[in-house]
Amino acid sequence: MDVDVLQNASFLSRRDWRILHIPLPQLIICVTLLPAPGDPITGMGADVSKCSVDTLDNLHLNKGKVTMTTPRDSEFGVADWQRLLRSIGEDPERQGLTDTPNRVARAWAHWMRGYKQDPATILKTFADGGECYDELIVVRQIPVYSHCEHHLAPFFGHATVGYLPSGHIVGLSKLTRLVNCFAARLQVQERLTQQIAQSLLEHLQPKAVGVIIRCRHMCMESRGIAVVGEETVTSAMLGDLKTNAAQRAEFLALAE
Ligand SMILES: Nc1nc2c(ncn2[C@@H]2O[C@H](COP(=O)(O)OP(=O)(O)OP(=O)(O)O)[C@@H](O)[C@H]2O)c(=O)[nH]1
Ligand SMILES: [Zn+2]
Repeated sequence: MDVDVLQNASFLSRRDWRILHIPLPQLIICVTLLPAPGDPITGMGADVSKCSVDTLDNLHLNKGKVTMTTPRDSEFGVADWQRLLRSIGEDPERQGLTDTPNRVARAWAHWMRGYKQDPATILKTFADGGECYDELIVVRQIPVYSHCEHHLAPFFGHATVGYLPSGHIVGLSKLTRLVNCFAARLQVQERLTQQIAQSLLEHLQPKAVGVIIRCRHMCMESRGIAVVGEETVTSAMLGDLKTNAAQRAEFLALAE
């Protein structure tokens, strides 16, 4: 293995480091202090033999610069995704897969970003005269992308979210942001529907809230029962929409 190959590598496995250790001492990093979990370390030096096995698994080499990160307990790191690839019979070192662990880690961070979002922050109300509005406000065709908690498989479709304000309104985009916030977590469609409705009720105190979600579940289409194109419809009606039949009929008509 020559220097160029190593300098172009973005990740070195434990096996690579044994090779690297002997002929290329100028690239071996010195670890004298154990870093706090998640802290990056950069440097050049010697004595990789002091590194623990886990530490060696997290050494990175990029354009001649060696960096190391230790995984936080909650992190599913590159080595974990490589293990997953091996477990399905793949070679994580083959050309098409070398960047896959990092790519997949970024993708999952995006798909699960909702755990870091706070509905209260999203649902900031504003006073601009619209607070006198006392009819239903309905946003339809809000895209839903989520993952079922049973199989980690995608389910996706559209949501309709409406409310009957009582002195507080929010920016229309915030209804879409609220859907995204709960959809970007592991879900069942029923809970997703209720969480959106409950959150609106809690933070806006409107007279009524209605949420309807229509989704296709990949866990039901690509495997299992294997029926393509079925749509699951769930709804949550709170406040006046639960008790007032005329109000409910109006919401359903607007939602169509
Ligand atoms: N209620 C509900 N069920 C869901 C949702 N997403 C997936 N499921 C179902 O979760 C169930 C899990 O059932 P299990 O019997 O534990 O798992 P399984 O053997 O993989 O089930 P099959 O999919 O029928 O093969 C399946 O019936 C899925 O269709 C959802 O959003 N809501
Ligand atoms: Zn599923």
